[in-house]
Amino acid sequence: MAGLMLRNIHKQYAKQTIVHDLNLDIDPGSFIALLGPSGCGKTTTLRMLAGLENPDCGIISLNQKLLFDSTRQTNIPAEKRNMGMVFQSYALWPHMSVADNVGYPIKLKGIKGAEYQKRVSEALETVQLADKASYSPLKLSGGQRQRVALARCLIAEPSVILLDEPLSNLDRHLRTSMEMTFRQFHRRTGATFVYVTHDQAEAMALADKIAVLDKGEIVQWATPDTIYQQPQNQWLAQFIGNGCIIYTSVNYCHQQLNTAQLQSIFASSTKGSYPIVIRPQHVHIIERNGIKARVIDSIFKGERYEITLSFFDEQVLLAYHPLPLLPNCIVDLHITQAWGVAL
Ligand SMILES: Nc1ncnc2c1ncn2[C@@H]1O[C@H](COP(=O)(O)OP(=O)(O)OP(=O)(O)O)[C@@H](O)[C@H]1O
Repeated sequence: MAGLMLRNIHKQYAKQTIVHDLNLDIDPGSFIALLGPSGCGKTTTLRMLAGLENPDCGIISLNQKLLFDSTRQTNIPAEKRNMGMVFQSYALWPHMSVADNVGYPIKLKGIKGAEYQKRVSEALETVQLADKASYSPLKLSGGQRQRVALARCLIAEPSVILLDEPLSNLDRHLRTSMEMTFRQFHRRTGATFVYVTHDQAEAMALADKIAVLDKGEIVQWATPDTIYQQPQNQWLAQFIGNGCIIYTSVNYCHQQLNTAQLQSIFASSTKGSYPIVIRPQHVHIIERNGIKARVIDSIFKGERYEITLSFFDEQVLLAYHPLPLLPNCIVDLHITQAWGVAL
């Protein structure tokens, strides 16, 4: 299936490698996220896709059409790539009305009259801002401004929409409702969405597939579920979710561990050097005959308490429990599963 393809993309700034040998195949119409900590190269990758930055070497193609090829000196300019961009700062013209902001890209293409009016109205209706057409963007809330930016992006009917941390200026409540807006948009437009974020919850909620980047390299490229359940390495296991790492003396790398295996690991008192990740929802506090642990702290999390536990050798584990537990008391645990990760 054709789509967006990146091959051996490499980018350096002042001798510092920012993106290293990046390879990705993005299916047409999919919603993917580039996720990673600050400075890992997400925005640089997005800007190379958009044609705003040139890779030092590599190939980028869209539906088998070459956009960039360092060996053939091919470089299609940004405005001819049929891609739209939505940024964290909405980049709206304050002196133009909402409708004029939205219509700007098609005005540049020479579309006017009834066709122009129709497309602007449709775009505004899609973002549910038809009643704000004559407003200045300055009179809109952050969420509404981002919806104007989205409408302005969609009006040009791009086949790829690149979004760079578009929700990071919004409060938590608004972010959740905008996540829903993005999902609906994606379904409605059929465009390919590439979404840059450092927020793992946002990436998990939105994307069909996530490329997790660290120091300019892809650590894992998989569905949110796989990344959560089967993280590639110790760094990713700690970056995603709030699992705890326990070190065992047997190497279980990329294996699922069951209750019996976990019982035998905790029964032997030897701390090893091979990491496994245990998620709090797999740690149950039971009445007796379980794995012994000492309570360090109980933190109220609304619908439940997060209990921090420690073992004889000071390894730490989290569990969820309906009630707080007294520090230093000894509890019994039943651990249902864990995942072995690479170091
Ligand atoms: N034009 C530039 N010149 C020099 N260095 C740059 C340039 N653009 C980015 N960098 C550096 O490249 C690295 C990656 O930047 P990039 O913006 O791609 O990271 P990011 O993962 O998007 O981070 P953030 O989440 O903080 O935006 C950073 O160390 C940054 O300082």
